Amino acid sequence: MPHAPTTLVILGASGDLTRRLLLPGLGTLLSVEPERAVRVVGADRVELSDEDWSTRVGEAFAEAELDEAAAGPVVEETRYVRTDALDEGQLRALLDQVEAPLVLYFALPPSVTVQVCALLERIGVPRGTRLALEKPFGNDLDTARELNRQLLRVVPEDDIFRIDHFLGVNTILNLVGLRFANRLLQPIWSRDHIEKVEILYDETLALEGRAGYYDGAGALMDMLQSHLLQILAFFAMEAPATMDAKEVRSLKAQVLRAVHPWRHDPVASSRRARYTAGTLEGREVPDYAAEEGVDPSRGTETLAELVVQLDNARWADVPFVLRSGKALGQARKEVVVTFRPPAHVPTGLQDTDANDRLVLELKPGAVVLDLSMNAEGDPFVLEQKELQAQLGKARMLPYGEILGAILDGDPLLTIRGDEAEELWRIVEPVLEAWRDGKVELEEYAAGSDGPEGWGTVPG
Ligand SMILES: NC(=O)C1=CN([C@@H]2O[C@H](COP(=O)(O)OP(=O)(O)OC[C@H]3O[C@@H](n4cnc5c(N)ncnc54)[C@H](OP(=O)(O)O)[C@@H]3O)[C@@H](O)[C@H]2O)C=CC1
Ligand SMILES: O=C1O[C@H](COP(=O)(O)O)[C@@H](O)[C@H](O)[C@H]1O
Repeated sequence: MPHAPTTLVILGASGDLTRRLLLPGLGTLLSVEPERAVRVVGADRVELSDEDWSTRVGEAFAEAELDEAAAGPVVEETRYVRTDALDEGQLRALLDQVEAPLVLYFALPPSVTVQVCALLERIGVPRGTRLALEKPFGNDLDTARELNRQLLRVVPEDDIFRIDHFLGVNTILNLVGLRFANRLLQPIWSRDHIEKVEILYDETLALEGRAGYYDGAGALMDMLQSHLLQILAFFAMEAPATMDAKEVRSLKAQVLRAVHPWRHDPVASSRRARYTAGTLEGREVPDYAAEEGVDPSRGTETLAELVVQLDNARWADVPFVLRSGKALGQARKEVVVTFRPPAHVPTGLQDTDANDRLVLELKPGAVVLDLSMNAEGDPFVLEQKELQAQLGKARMLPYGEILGAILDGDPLLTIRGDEAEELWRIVEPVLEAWRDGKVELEEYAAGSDGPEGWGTVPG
């Protein structure tokens, strides 16, 4: 059965997200599911002809290697409507000329999104309209709550899709299969067997011209408060009975409610740093503070670490180290699970003294298990051996998975309102401590491994 045609209205159609992620994502969705009936309408305040716009859509689809047969009808039918989304008359006119059912995708600066939502409260939207929003969802707990209330005055919660593209990443979704679809890991997934969990997303990318957004956010808000806590939620949640959105999102929210800075001490549990000039992959990277658009007095961090604890029976006293940063010498995007030592190693075997570890490499995808065993040479001397599985290429880009779910009206791969609030609740004490200057802003040279001594769990 073909899906009913849906109109995807992209507000902010001329922006970076639309060009680099959204349209190529849609292209990969259509290449896997060419029978999908979707009309695309671009809206932005810049003057563009229908032809210019359809060329952009066509180029993005070509980038996604979508074949002509699937791309053609969407590219031919797509339209562009010049719209200042903050002008009530123009917004009304846009909504009047697009055919329901609608997905309104806010690819706008977040402050503009909030104002457009206020207009939509007055204008109203056709019944069944879905709203797709990009992070950040508010700037703090209060504004996140206010945004949630405002959105609910426009559409019901099930029609609000708060995007976190990590939820469309196959290696992250693999956490669910890895944990719950075999007999091996599920019984040992708790404080009884796991000593420490590290969720790391070190990037070699530097600022890449994104000062306008990034300098107001920093690594903690950009990555930890959103993506890394979502990974944590999948890692630590209880077993879902089904992959139904209500079930999975409730279990994720339950975990997030238990998360707090380690020992409830936001100062000792967090670290922040900013990169200085350095050489990275053969190119010179300027000092972050000297980049165009950066206000050095803001003290924005480009590397953040936060150790959290989960106040529940399964995870009590297990430190979860979350770290992400930019301009690091080596990309390291992985979840590292360190197991407790065995209760007893037979006397007569020479132990390795190394803990067993499970490493989930997120990009490219792999699962690596470091296990102590009798390996080669002297059979009484134990060694660590690596068991490894490479995960195949994803069938589509993360934005393709997410758009597919939104077009189906399935909120599984998006964030529920209460989750969005919890994410802010967790980091707020840390942000406050940083604002009050209680945690030093350290420095590291671009291309280095970051400052010394990170990754240790405070006593
Ligand atoms: N870019 C990225 O890699 C990612 C972005 N995001 C999120 O996506 C959203 C968009 O970001 P991004 O694409 O980078 O931002 P951009 O500034 O590149 O794009 C926003 C677009 O919205 C347009 N716009 C601004 N005001 C209005 C208005 N009143 N009416 C109509 N159009 C308007 C802008 O036009 P003009 O240029 O004239 O201002 C611009 O074309 C943000 O929430 C961001 O956090 C999330 C993940 C990744
Ligand atoms: O949302 C964001 O994510 C990217 C990292 O995700 P990836 O899928 O591109 O690896 C990060 O670089 C960016 O700063 C952040 O806004």
